[in-house]
Amino acid sequence: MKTLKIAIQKSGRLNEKSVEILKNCGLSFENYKSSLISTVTNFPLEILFLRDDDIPEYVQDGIADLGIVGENVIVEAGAEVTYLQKLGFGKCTLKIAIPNESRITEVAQLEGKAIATSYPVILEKYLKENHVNADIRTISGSVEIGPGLGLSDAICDIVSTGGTLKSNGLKPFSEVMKSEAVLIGSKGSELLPEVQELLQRILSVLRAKETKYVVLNVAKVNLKKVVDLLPGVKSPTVVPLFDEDWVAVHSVIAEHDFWEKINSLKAAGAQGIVVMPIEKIIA
Ligand SMILES: Nc1ncnc2c1ncn2[C@@H]1O[C@H](COP(=O)(O)OP(=O)(O)OP(=O)(O)O)[C@@H](O)[C@H]1O
Ligand SMILES: O=P(O)(O)OC[C@H]1O[C@H](OP(=O)(O)OP(=O)(O)O)[C@H](O)[C@@H]1O
Ligand SMILES: [Mg+2]
Repeated sequence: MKTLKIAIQKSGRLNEKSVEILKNCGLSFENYKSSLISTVTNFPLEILFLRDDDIPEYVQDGIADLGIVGENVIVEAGAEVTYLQKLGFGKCTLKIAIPNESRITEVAQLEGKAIATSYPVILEKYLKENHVNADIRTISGSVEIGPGLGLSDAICDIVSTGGTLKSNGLKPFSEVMKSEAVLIGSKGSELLPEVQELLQRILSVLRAKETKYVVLNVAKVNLKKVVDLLPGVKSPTVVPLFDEDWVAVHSVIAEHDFWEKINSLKAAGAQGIVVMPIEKIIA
């Protein structure tokens, strides 16, 4: 078996969730401390702990077969890699923001203005698409202080809660790109059986995250109404109870409409509803 290499962020916003998803796939390894490389003891895999900016290129060049990194970093690097799976964390939006007092209302009004950013490639493409010529000032961090220091008229940076913009007297103005953490592979890596095995494990962890396991009791007279509300993986499991007029129903329900579903189940006669997290769903 080939020993794969996967590059993940050494420290920062994506580190913890990247480690978590790999551990949830059943992989045993020492987390990053002083060593920048860790060997998985129960799968042919080595984990490289890197600065996130370096990950796309490592994967493009095949030094790492796989990587977990934000889409924003991949697009900025212009790396030629294969997108294998969105991972549902590190969600943020790259936005242009302007000082609260600014009178700019349209993208065209950025013409001739100075915009500070750590994402010059993405910003340049966005401005070009909008037929705007602006002066892009590339800085590596703390971009939000640019306008306050007189460095720029606007900024282009990552926004999540909007708290950083607010505390720097800025307001969001236009959306440049949405991003989340993704699993990437070097070209052709998706054909390797080891990559397919790891991808299948990741998918089963992601599917489990989107669902909950539910057990409930219902009188037989109401069973049809309750079962019609429950998709299950195939169909719900129905188990007899000591009281012959009642049954227990086991099923999975989606996280996204969880409370609506629970309320409908109660209205249909479900009682004693117990909800449990699911670790993995194997397709
Ligand atoms: N506020 C946020 N909310 C959600 N996701 C974010 C946020 N800020 C950044 N991200 C995502 O997390 C990634 C890593 O962010 P982080 O701030 O840790 O990067 P960094 O400081 O460049 O790290 P490194 O030291 O590895 O270069 C970003 O590229 C982006 O995809
Ligand atoms: O909208 P918010 O929720 O406030 O998040 C946005 C901030 O988060 C990121 O920085 P981070 O806190 O990771 O610091 P860093 O850029 O110095 O690493 C980003 O660069 C913004 O400054
Ligand atoms: Mg970085």
